[in-house]
Amino acid sequence: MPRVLISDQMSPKAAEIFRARGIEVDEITGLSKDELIKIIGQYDGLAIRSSTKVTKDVLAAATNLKVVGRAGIGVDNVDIPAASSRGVVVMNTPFGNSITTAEHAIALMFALARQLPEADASTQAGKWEKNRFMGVEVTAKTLGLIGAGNIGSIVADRALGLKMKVIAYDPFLTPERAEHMGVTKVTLDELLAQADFISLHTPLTDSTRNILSRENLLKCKPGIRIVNCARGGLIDEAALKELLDSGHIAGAALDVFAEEPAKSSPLFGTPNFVSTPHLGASTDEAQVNVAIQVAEQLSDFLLTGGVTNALNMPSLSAEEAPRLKPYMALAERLGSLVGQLDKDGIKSVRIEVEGAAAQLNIKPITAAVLAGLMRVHSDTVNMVNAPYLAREREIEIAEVRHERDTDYNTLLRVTVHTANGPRTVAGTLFGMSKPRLTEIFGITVEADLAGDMLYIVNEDKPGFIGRLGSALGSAGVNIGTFHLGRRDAGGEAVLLLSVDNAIPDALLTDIRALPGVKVASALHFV
Ligand SMILES: NC(=O)c1ccc[n+]([C@@H]2O[C@H](COP(=O)([O-])OP(=O)(O)OC[C@H]3O[C@@H](n4cnc5c(N)ncnc54)[C@H](O)[C@@H]3O)[C@@H](O)[C@H]2O)c1
Ligand SMILES: O=C(O)CC[C@@H](O)C(=O)O
Repeated sequence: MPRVLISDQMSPKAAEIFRARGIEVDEITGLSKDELIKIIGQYDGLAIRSSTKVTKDVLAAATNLKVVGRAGIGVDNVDIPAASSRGVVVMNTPFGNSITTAEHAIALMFALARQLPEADASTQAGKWEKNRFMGVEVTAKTLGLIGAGNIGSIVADRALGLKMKVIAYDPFLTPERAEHMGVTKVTLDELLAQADFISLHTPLTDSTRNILSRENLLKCKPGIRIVNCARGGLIDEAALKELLDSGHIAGAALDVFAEEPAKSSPLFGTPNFVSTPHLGASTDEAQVNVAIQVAEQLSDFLLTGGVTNALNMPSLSAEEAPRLKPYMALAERLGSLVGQLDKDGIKSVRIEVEGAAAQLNIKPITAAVLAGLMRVHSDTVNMVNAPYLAREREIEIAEVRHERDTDYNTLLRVTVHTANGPRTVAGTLFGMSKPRLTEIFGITVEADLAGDMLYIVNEDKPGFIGRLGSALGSAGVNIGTFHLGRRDAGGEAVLLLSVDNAIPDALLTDIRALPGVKVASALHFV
């Protein structure tokens, strides 16, 4: 009989479901890291919320662990690469607490607009300070959403009901989806300049960390009010404190902090600052939802092998896996190539397979393209959740098998329609196992897609390669491989270089300034 440990406070429904399905379950909360390490080896499954940290060390001691289930959305307390490399599936429950968290954001917005916590404390202290607390209406004000996924779109819906104007900054949001949601898609700078209230709803990733930096906070309208129910680390807390003190920011409400539990913070006690201890998901309804979902998902997996909402596992049968693996590597790299070069407002993705590839199950190939394409926005995207995320974002997917003969034994072509038009890349497998690019944006270029690379579009004029080589050489960047393609002589040329180390930002700026350079981007493939 499989054994599951529930190591965070969870609705009793979870344990009930495990027992009803014949799974032995222990509920032990408040364990220290060492205590968890001591006992984790006994369990096949681990059900957690945000307190348990599933680190590399914990996973190393988890010799029997097959699955970790997060009763919630964010999995930043789980080392997913470490779990993947140990073959531990990580699942979350992506929707169970979305409404609850959106409602918390709206509640905090009102708390700021009407200074409710301070007014409450003053009234209960017997002060009756009727003239001290002057609020603002939210009606007709502009709410700026940073992140318009599940939770952001529910916040938008509620805010529209409150007669607010809603604008959103989210690179994944297509104009069509924005229109459907009744919000206006804007750039981050436009959002900062226009919003009266800002609410954050992105995961914490490299692209969102410190998104409300000091510089960006200063770009906000004076009198801005800010709500964060997403993750600590999205806002510069020190700058927030200074700008609240100076009055540039009229109010801020944080449910989440860079360091949690936040037992002390320079922000505590600041006028117009409101905080809650990561309560975004804390309602009876949400906790029952996520407990039921996590217990069902873990039970299914442990008893039948069924996989739902996994963040690190492709859904593949044992027979198909070895045959599809190199295709999925190629597909992911082609998706990643387009995603890294143009991620703005993806509308549709067309995946075409020719030759040997046309005989395969195309679904995992599509999932791998989407995972590569969208992983630039969130490191929790993988082949399992990428197709779902694409559907959510109303990205149209087309899969086409061509029976025609091709120049290659097998060919995969990916066309992504973004705000900037269609972008096509294609690739093949060398020796039926090694992914290789064959075409980029209409230009034939053969190249491996691996490690750190540099992509350049330039005018095809003599002397350019020498200037580029000197720029790289003087910055100490060694070229590994060099691939060149062009539309026609003297026209537009494309260069793809593999380099031995990542291209520093300053070098990229210098390369962009070289005569004839139209585009220069640093790429990275895992
Ligand atoms: N406070 C809480 O208790 C609580 C509860 C639930 C979820 N959360 C957090 O809320 C966050 C959002 O959850 P969700 O379910 O809406 O996730 P989601 O994946 O549905 O939406 C996230 C959105 O952020 C967008 N995004 C990614 N990078 C971006 C960037 N650089 N700039 C702007 N937008 C970007 C994505 O395109 C996506 O639309 C998660 O981090 C989650 O952990 C907190
Ligand atoms: O479990 C919680 O209380 C918080 C959950 C929340 O942070 C999430 O990401 O789902």
